[in-house]
Amino acid sequence: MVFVRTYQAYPLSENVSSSTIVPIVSFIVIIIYLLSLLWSEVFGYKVPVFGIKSLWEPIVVSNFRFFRHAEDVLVEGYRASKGEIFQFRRADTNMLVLPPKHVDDIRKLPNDVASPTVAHVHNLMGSSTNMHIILRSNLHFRTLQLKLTPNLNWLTRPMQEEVNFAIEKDLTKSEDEWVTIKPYHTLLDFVARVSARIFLGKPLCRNPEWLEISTQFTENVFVSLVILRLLPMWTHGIVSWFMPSSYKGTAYIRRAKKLLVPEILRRREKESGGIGAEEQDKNKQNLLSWMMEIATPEESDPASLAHLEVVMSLASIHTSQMNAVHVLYDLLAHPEYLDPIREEIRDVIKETGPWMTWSKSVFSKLRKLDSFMRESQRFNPPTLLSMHRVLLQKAQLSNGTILPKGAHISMAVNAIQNDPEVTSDPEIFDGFRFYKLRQREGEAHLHQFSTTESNVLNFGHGPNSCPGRFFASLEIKIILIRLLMDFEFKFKHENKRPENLRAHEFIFPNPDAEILMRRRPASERLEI
Ligand code: HEM
Repeated sequence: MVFVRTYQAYPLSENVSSSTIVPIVSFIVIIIYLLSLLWSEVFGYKVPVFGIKSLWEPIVVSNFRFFRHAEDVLVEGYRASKGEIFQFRRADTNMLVLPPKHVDDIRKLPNDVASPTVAHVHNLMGSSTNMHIILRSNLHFRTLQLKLTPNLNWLTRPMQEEVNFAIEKDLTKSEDEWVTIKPYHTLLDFVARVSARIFLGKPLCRNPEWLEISTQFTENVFVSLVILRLLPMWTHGIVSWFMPSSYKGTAYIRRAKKLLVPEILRRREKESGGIGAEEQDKNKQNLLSWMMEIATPEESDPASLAHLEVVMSLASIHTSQMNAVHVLYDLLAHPEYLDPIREEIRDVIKETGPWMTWSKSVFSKLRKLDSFMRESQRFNPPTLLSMHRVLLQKAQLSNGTILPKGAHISMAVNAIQNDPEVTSDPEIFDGFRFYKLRQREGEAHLHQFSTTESNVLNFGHGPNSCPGRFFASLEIKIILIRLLMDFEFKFKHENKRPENLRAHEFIFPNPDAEILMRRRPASERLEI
């Protein structure tokens, strides 16, 4: 509106017609653009650029190439650079990709020198997607490390109960008739329910509004970031205004606050009223109560705690759900693994007792399932890049290389883990690859789904690696074991694994893919 009025109030002079303005403006834009390319050529990183056809190619073109063909760009860069740093162009940054020899250098850098959080916020287009809250405090990270992971041993039971509930509610009871499901959606519902039980406790975990917020916020953030990443940074503020995903995301945060703030105040009041003993009952403990317990006074604002709960859902639900969907698809694509995995589950029941009595340590006996999950993740990583850091100060690597302040660095996880020097015959899907490695002398505790290694970076590596990975491993196993023991599955179309979808560095299972399922006979099912 303002532009229209200004235009009308100051009409163009008669000498400068609109037909002369257009070429002048175009000329200025081209000159500015060429100067910016020249600037980045002279002052930019002196390492090879991949994913471009020429140095003068508009960034919008190379950015779009990365959006479509990220894997090709990264694999080409990784192979051609032979252990040295390379870069590629995204609309938001020229990203430096470091070789695995620098993993130790990066993991040792303190967060005030190389920040993972600033990098995550940047990657998730934080200021347009409500993710910037994690810059204010690391309460979410501490709560997972100090509270959730140490309590996993007894959290198995509530997680199993929630899976039982979801199965009874949502899945077929027929042993004869095959019914169609979309695993992406079914497993999203399961993971959201199990996570909600641990994040909020009962009865709030079954609140349909929370289940919607905790899944749909993430979907909207991803839609926003996939679109925004295609556009120059300076347009993001304006474009966000017109993107339904952007204001839907903000609305979900508002709804979460409306739902959770009264709950937080109610819990506080109970505590101050001396009913703390009830809260001491560990069955009443959950992520929200733990966050409230360890938050500093500055971190205790109820609205911020509610916002962090949503952020935690973003970090946890789709990551675990996509992993579970990939494992299910890979099991159907390689059905020869199903019997040994089911047999392993039955053996553990014989050895340690019924399913509903399993504590976390019992799950570590499922080495074949664990190995299969890790191999499935190797073939279907959630992202091709990991160990993102933004340099808040310049830093020196062990070979003397200086990384300048402001650089955004990362590692090409998938290119690394599929390098034949890291994984033998990487193109072969060997579901028991890691099971076999663990049988080697001294390696029994290595190569697990949740173990990070200097060349297996799907959860990062070092002090900033994913603090939720032990929970994720347990959650995925609890859901899959019930599904595999109680149901049969088969692909619906051409007995073929549905193709994954790709956008930028992200890989997703196809949300619309369908499979068929029916219940196994009672004698084969788990005893509940
Ligand atoms: C298969 C599932 C998952 C995958 C593949 C995954 C992967 C990752 C990766 C790659 C990072 C970044 C590590 C780095 O910076 O070096 C990360 C960070 C993180 N993850 Fe996970 N994750 C998963 C599940 C979870 C779950 C279940 C939770 C919560 C219960 C969680 C919470 C977090 C948090 C809070 C961070 C740190 C964010 C920050 O720096 O503020 N993740 N995860």
